[in-house]
Amino acid sequence: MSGVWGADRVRAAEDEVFKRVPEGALMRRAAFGLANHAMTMLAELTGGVAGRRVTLLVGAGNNGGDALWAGHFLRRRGVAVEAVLLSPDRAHPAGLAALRRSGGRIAADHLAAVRSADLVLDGIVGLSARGPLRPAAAGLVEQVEAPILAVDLPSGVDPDTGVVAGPAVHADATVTFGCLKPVHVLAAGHCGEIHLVDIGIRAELGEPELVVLSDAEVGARWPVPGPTDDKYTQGVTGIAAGSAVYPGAAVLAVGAAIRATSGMVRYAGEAADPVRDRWPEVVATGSVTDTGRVQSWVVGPGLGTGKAGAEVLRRVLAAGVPVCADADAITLLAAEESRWDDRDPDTPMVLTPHDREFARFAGAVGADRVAAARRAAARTGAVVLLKGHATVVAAPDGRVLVNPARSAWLATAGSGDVLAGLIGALLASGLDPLLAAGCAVRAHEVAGQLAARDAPTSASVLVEVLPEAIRTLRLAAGFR
Ligand SMILES: NC(=O)C1=CN([C@@H]2O[C@H](COP(=O)(O)OP(=O)(O)OC[C@H]3O[C@@H](n4cnc5c(N)ncnc54)[C@H](O)[C@@H]3O)[C@@H](O)[C@H]2O)[C@@H](O)CC1
Ligand SMILES: Nc1ncnc2c1ncn2[C@@H]1O[C@H](COP(=O)(O)OP(=O)(O)O)[C@@H](O)[C@H]1O
Ligand SMILES: [K+]
Repeated sequence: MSGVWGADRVRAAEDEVFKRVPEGALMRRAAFGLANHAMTMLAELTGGVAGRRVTLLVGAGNNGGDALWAGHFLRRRGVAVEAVLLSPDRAHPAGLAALRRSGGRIAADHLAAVRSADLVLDGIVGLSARGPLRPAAAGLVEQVEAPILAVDLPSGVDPDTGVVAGPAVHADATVTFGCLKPVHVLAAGHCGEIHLVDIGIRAELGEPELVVLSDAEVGARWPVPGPTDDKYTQGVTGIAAGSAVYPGAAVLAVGAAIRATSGMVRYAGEAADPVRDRWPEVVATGSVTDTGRVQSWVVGPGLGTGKAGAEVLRRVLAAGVPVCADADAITLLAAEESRWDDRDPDTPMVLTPHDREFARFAGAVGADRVAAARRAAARTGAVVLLKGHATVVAAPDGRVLVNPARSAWLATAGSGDVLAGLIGALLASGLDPLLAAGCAVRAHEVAGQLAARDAPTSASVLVEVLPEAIRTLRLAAGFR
């Protein structure tokens, strides 16, 4: 598990640590780690470091201070270092003095310094950044051809929301200090490879604000049968999805549930024939009332938003088992407030909206996706899984998981139906709903990578590779 802490919490922890460490110690620790990563990058890029040139982009605050101190450590190891001071009057005084002492130069010609660099350190802004890069910095960043190593975070990206509202640094790597911040998981694409340097603030940080589940943690939790299990004891998943018009959604969601766990899947709906044809192991019936007992329901994919769909939703909500409500089920809930009343408030529910579906029941997502998901979860009493490149999963009690996507291959039609089936299967197995949603998202993502292997893929292929994805996760957890 990786914890993630927002800017306010990091600052508060640093303030605590300042009380017991000498002035400037934290910054030197941070900068030393930063310089080490810069050395590694230089060596990898150019085959050696002697005579190589590093240019520092230095802003007005401590982020610039880190860059200046790192420049000092790099100078001591024989690297040529030039600093571009974007606010010369406000450059960190101690960092500037250290750089000068070790023979670093202050660039007179900013453009030439940027163009001649083998590596550029982005120390423009860090945790106190607000808004995109300002024009002078943006103009210089545009001219960079060398790889960029971001100090703490890529400048121009909002530290707490990951929002990129204008020009911003696109880093090849980021060295961050003390802990991961939301930007690293919500805008991972701007950060490149992320390295964490320990500066000794972990104890002061407290409980993380966001959590990223690792492959190993997901693999360790994935339900598999034990010696005393049979098909019923592992949990039976019910799928109420699909219609005469959209049978495919049912086929995909059922397939995902079948492949996710070993127990049993029941299907209820108008697509019983195509579902049975594709998945002979499913017990398929025409309606929710004819279906035998299940330990969870998935409702919504391809269901339709008319009267028939609304009736299916009503019956599923009244069934008293955990529910994953996706797609048309969300639209139906959003359309009539009274439909929420059919739900037993003590029964876990996972809602899986994309942004447009989210807007229908909880208002526009806005810039702060974590806050939006948290708000919706608290209001509905359900786990809210907000889909996207970074998927945010919020529980009503305030816990939040984030899954930063490693690729965008999942942006394909029907991929959400597969995710819903996965969540349903994990809910049926008895996993806590937040974890069921979080583990499903991770498996979905791994399946996306396996399915695509660098070429476009489709939802059907996702279903095919699910066992391989789960095997990958279990291998990461040490199961052979
Ligand atoms: N306090 C410490 O001793 C430590 C601080 N650390 C570093 O300090 C950073 C935070 O430093 P600060 O709080 O001084 O602030 P920053 O360096 O993030 O920002 C400094 C100033 O930049 C200006 N600014 C904000 N947004 C801007 C924009 N979009 N374009 C241009 N200028 C903008 C503001 O005037 C702001 O006060 C961290 O990210 C980390 O790199 C680390 O060295 C760890 C220890
Ligand atoms: N750009 C992207 N990068 C990574 N994942 C994405 C991206 N766009 C969508 N996804 C993922 O793909 C899935 C799409 O689900 P959804 O929008 O419900 O599609 P559908 O309705 O076609 O099944 C979600 O899991 C979402 O997180
Ligand atoms: K930065």
